[in-house]
Amino acid sequence: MNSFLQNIGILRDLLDLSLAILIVSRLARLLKGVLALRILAILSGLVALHLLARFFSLQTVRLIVDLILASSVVGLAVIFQTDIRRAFATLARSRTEKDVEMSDVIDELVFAVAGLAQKKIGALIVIERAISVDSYLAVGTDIDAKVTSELISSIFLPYSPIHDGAVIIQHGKLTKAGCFLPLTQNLEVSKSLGTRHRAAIGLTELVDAVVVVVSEETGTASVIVAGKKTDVIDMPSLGKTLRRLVEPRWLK
Ligand SMILES: Nc1ncnc2c1ncn2[C@@H]1O[C@H](COP(=O)(O)OP(=O)(O)OP(=O)(O)O)[C@@H](O)[C@H]1O
Repeated sequence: MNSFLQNIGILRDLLDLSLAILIVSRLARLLKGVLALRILAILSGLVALHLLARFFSLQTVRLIVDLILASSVVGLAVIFQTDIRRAFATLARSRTEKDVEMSDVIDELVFAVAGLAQKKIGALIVIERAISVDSYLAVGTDIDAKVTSELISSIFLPYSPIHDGAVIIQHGKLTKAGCFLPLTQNLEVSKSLGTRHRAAIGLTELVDAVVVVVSEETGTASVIVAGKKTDVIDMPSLGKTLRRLVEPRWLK
C-alpha cells in the first residue's frame, strides 16, 4: 500500500514538472507574435490552469502560473501603453471648452487634397487627436494659422521651402509644416511604399493621429490610422471618413 502511494506521488511530481515545462515553452512561443485577442486567451488559459493546479495540488505548476499571472500586469501595461495613454488623455480633456468648427477644417483639407491629388503633388497631413504628436516630430517650422486649402496647397508646392515633410493640424489650427515623422519599423509594411507613406504609418503606430497622404507618384490619396492605410475612392468619401474619425472634442 505504501509503495503504491509512493508511486502515485512520483507520477504526480512527474506530471507536475512536465506540465510546467509545457506551459513555459508554449508561452514563450505564443508571446513572440502577440495580439490582443491572443493575450486574452492566454490569460483565460492561465486562470484555468491555476484552478486545475490548485485542485490537483500541483505545486510547481501553481507556482509558475501564479508568477506569470502576477507579472502579466506589468507586461499588459507595456503592451497596451498606447491604449492606456489614449484613455487617460481622453478622460483628462475638459468637456467645457468650445467646439472648433471642425467641419470647415475638414472641408478646407478635402479641397486641398483634391487639388494636390489632381496635380500629383505629394502631401502629408497629420491631424492630431487625443494624444499629442509633439514629441514625435523632428525639425519643422511653427506656423499657427487658420486651416485653408490655399495654405495647405501652397505649402506642398514643389518650390515651397517647407514642402518636404508633414503639415500638422492641432486643435483645429495648422500649427507646423516641414515636420519629419518617425518611419515605421514594421517589416510587414509593403516594400512598394516609400518614405512618405512609411512616415505616416510610423507616426500612427505611436499615437492616435489621423494622417492623410497624397502620393506624388500616383496622385492617390489615402487615410492612415493606427498603422493601417486605406485608399480614398473619391473626395466626398474622404470628407465622410475624416468627419467620422476626427471628433470635435479632439480638435479643441
Ligand atoms: N520621415 C519623414 N517624415 C515626413 N516626411 C517624409 C519623411 N521621409 C520622407 N518624407 C517625405 O516623403 C518624400 C519622399 O517620398 P517617397 O517618394 O520616398 O515616398 P512615397 O511613399 O513613395 O510617396 P510618393 O507616392 O509620393 O512617391 C520626401 O520628399 C519627404 O517630403
